[in-house]
Amino acid sequence: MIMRNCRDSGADERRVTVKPARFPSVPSFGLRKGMMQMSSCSGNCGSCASSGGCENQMENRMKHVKQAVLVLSGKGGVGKSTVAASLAVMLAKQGKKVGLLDVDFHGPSQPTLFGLQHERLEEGPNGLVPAEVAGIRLMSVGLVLDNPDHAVIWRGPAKTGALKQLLEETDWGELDCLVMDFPPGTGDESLAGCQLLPIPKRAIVVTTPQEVALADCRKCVDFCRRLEVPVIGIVENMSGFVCPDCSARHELFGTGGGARLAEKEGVPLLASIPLDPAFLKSCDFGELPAGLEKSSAVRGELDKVVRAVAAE
Ligand SMILES: Nc1ncnc2c1ncn2[C@@H]1O[C@H](COP(=O)(O)OP(=O)(O)OP(=O)(O)O)[C@@H](O)[C@H]1O
Repeated sequence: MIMRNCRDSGADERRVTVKPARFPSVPSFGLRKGMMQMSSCSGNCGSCASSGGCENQMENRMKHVKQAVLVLSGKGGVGKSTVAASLAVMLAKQGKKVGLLDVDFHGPSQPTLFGLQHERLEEGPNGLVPAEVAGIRLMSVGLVLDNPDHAVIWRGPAKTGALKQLLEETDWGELDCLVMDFPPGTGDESLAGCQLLPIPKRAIVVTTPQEVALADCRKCVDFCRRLEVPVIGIVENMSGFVCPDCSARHELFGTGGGARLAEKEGVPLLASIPLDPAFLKSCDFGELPAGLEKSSAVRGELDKVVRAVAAE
């Protein structure tokens, strides 16, 4: 087997294209930790000269966040971002203070779901100011990159560093719940999320009914178990499609997969969300909150997820 020299890969994290002014310490991932321990921390990161390099910064930010809900999946394209965004919006509708952090660095979808893909976030006196949309506070790497169309070419340590920065440097304020939308699989981002967060965290695993998705989601549940992150339950998405013309139900991706996975893993099946083309269209147009309003079938199932999350 020929080992490639990683310098030849062309994928060097020094090519990170985030704006330095907005995302100041991206190129120095992990270097500052431990070097600038504050002896007289006021807890006000915004006015602190060491902002971005302080041992206490994660704790200071996160002490105002009651809990995190990690939305995971073993497979891409199963609707994880859609479920995470919907969950955040619906929790906010119930009066909760909700943050939504898009941890999918290579394919951040959250700005698109809310029609914010052309927005750029500013830095305020107390850190990066998240976008306020549909009652939630949204942060995504897609909102701080110089050019959202450029590929993000980061290795694991860069991703861990970026996640740490987004958690530490975003002015989340007080939150009842931080919903985190992870990329598919159990790689660097999911691992870093589980290990970095100093607050109670639980996970939701999103799957579609077919075996190829279930097999990967099984690994996701195993991942949570090993990292001692309680799994609230499984969400089966794209679970059947009701034809808008003839009202016949079609099981496009098979049936009962989510229930089988839940039973096998001993966790609840929280919801079976149907595939709704009108909802998809709303999401594509950046109108997820309006799409949720219109699709009672999708909303009804997501409501079960909201109840499960709200139940401590
Ligand atoms: N219940 C649903 N009904 C209709 N369309 C849906 C539904 N759930 C998700 N979609 C659509 O499916 C596509 C994929 O969804 P989404 O981006 O949320 O998946 P994902 O798991 O986050 O993907 P990835 O992790 O690969 O980025 C999107 O176009 C989304 O609008």
